[in-house]
Formats: sequence, C-alpha cells, structure tokens
Amino acid sequence: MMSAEGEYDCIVIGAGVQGSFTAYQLAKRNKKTLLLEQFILPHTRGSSHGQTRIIRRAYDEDFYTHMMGECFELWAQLERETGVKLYRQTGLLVMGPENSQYYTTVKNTLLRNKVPLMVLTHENFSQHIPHVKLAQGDEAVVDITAGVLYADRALKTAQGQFQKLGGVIRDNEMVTDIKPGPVVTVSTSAGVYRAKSVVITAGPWANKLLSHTGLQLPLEVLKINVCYWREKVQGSYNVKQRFPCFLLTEGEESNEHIYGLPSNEYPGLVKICYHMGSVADPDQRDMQKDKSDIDILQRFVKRCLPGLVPEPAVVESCLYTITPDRHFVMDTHPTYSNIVIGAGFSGHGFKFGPIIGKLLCELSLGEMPSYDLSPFRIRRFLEKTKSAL
Ligand SMILES: Cc1cc2nc3c(=O)[nH]c(=O)nc-3n(C[C@H](O)[C@H](O)[C@H](O)COP(=O)(O)OP(=O)(O)OC[C@H]3O[C@@H](n4cnc5c(N)ncnc54)[C@H](O)[C@@H]3O)c2cc1C
Ligand SMILES: O=C(O)[C@@H]1CCCC=N1
Repeated sequence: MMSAEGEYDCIVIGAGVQGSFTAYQLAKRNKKTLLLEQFILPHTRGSSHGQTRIIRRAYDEDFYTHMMGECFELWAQLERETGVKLYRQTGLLVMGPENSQYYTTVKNTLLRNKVPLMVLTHENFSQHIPHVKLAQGDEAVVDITAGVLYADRALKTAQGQFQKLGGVIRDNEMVTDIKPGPVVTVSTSAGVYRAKSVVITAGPWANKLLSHTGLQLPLEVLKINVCYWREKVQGSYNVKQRFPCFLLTEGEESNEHIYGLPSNEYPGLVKICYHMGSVADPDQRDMQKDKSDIDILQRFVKRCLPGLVPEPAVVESCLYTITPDRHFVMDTHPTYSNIVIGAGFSGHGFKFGPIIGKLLCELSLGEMPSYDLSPFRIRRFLEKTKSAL
C-alpha cells in the first residue's frame, strides 16, 4: 500500500504527551506530519493518561529549571490559543531533611534561579499548611509558581491543534517495522508510509521499536500504583482551600520521593504516589501485582497526613520508563541521523511536553537545538559502558 498520501516530511510514532507535542510543533513548522498510535485514542495503557500532573521549577539540576521558564510560557500560549484551561497554580511544598543533600540542592536551585519561593520552618509551618505534620529535622520550601496540569485535557488539546494545522493522526495502528534509509519506511498493522525523518516517542515500548534500528537503550519499565486517599473531612486537602501539591524528598519510610496533589479531580480524594514501582512488561502491565509501594505510602499517610484515611480508596495504574540517571533521552539515532528518539522520561516528563516537542522537532529538522542537550544524549550510556570495561 503505497501512495502519495503515504509520503510525509515526518512520521512521529507514539501519541503520548511527547509524540503529540512533537507532531504539533512539526505541523506548526508547515511539515507534512503523520502521528501513529497503536491504541484507539484516548487510552490508559502508557504513561500520559490520567487527569493531573505536577508542574514545577523545583529541581536539583539547573537545566530542568531553565527549560521550565520557556515551558511555562508555552503552556500559557496553548491555553490562550485554545481557550482551554490546562494549568492551575497551587504551589509545590517540598519537604526534606534540613541538611540532606537532595533537599538542600533543590532549595539552592530555586534560590539561584530566583524562583519565587517561601521557606517554612517548624514555627510557621502549620499556619501555612494545615493537616500536614512536618517531621522533626525536616524543613520545607514552597515553589510558588508550581501547580497542576490537566493531563488528559492537555493531550487532547495538543492533538486537536495538530489536526487543525492539517496533521494526520492514525490510531489503532501499531508500527511493526522501521526500515532506515535516506527515506525511512514505516510499516504498521494497516499500511506502509515513508518519510524524510521519523521521531520515536513510544514511551514504555521504546526499546521494542528501536530493535528495528539495531539500537537498545538502558531503559526500565516500572508499574506505578496511582493511589487516591479519602479525606476524613471532605475538602480539607482541596485545591480550593489552597492545599498545594507536595513532594517529600526522603523520609522515615524511604529515600525515594513521595508526592501528592490536592483533592480536585475526584471529590474528597487526594492523589499520593511513590516515585518508584516494580518492573513490568508494558503489554502485561496488570500481571504486575506488587503493592510494596502502597505499604510505604500507608506508613507515610499515617505519619504525616492525619486528615486522610490511611487506606487507598482508588488505585489506578501508570507506567514509568526510567533511565539509569533518571534524565531523559533526546537525541538522534547514533547510526541514522534522520531517526530521532525521545524516551526515558523517568516519571517526570509531562510538564516538559511543549519544550520536548519543540526540541525533538528541531532535531528532526536537523537544526541546532534551542537548549544544550548533552545531559540527554545517548552517548552518556556508551561512555559509562566503556569506562566500566
Ligand atoms: C503515575 C505517574 C505520575 C506522573 N507524574 C508526573 C508529574 O506529576 N509531572 C510530570 O511532569 N510527569 C509525571 N509523570 C511522567 C509523565 O507522565 C511521563 O514522563 C510522560 O507521560 C511520558 O510520555 P511519553 O509520550 O514518553 O510516553 P507514553 O505516554 O507512554 O506515550 C507513548 C505512546 O507510544 C505508543 N506506542 C508505543 N509503541 C507503539 C507502536 N509500535 N506503534 C504505535 N504506537 C506505539 C503508546 O501506545 C503510547 O501511546 C508521571 C507518570 C506516571 C506514570
Ligand atoms: O514530575 C513530578 O513533578 C512528579 C513529582 C516528583 C516525582 C515525579 N513526578
């Protein structure tokens, strides 16, 4: 099946947040673009579904905080263009041991980059944040511009804007083969397409697709139990009561982050998750039944959030695709410069969707990327392997 319709400037594989924003950016640049998705849209099998995500500048690395400057503007621009509300400011409460390296680094990154913030101490904490117990020896800082992104709505909006610009989405069409070359040939369950360049944004399926190009990345897929916890008094942790998003960098329960969002999408329920899960096959996600993360969360809720019932009321599933250093992969294929890869968003990539779309679009057009991509290059993995030999 080959036709003039089957020839594109670019084919983007995977209509999660990163693929959808990449396709949108390409269409904005007048490129004839096809966005392929294996499932019927919208779906809940990957990493981008669900009602909400946290957006924040609070990071331990300057490069993320820097990118978020433009990214906040791009989210606001999309809201203006479409009239759809995508972001709600809530602030992000970051809590951690006063002298711990991670907490101190996050606080210093905020200070160095002049991000609006408020430092809370044991003396003034409960006045600003009721219904939360700050652990002895912990300190807290609020990243004031942080908030909630309406994730499902954002995905639909990016895809809609792409289509309005003439972009083509073909869902329920799984890519089954990629043949590299000056013109790349992409075969799916329904047809064959050709393009000058291809962007692979396949989330947890990245390595499955990359195997057609002779490349494998050190990615691990984790199933995350997305837990919602019931308020004892409805509304006490609600977004309308100005309860913020929060992040505990490390605590009595674990050295991994625990994070939460105010009650909003489900009345009376607060979303709180553990930033770690168990290894899963994305095609067999529901076979992974480990609940040790829920045990950790229950202990945290009992200790720090006395206004919540310490038993999850709703548990949903979502997948992380993590790299060894938890930094993203944004690069061209080491052998084929017209194949671009966006992968390994390590459980924190949603907020960056608009800027990642812009960067992957620039890479696929052979342009100099707007930001230094060295933390995200594939060669960092190869260098590690070589030096270990
Ligand atoms: C529980 C949870 C909480 C999170 N919280 C936050 C947060 O608060 N803030 C934040 O910024 N980020 C957060 N993240 C991370 C963020 O959601 C992810 O980094 C982001 O969604 C990754 O998007 P993606 O496009 O790379 O992957 P995906 O959304 O998985 O998209 C990949 C797409 O590719 C498709 N695909 C795969 N293979 C094929 C094929 N062969 N043919 C066609 N299509 C294919 C898949 O079906 C899928 O739709 C969270 C993630 C989870 C799971
Ligand atoms: O990216 C985010 O903000 C969330 C919270 C911290 C851990 C991962 N995801």
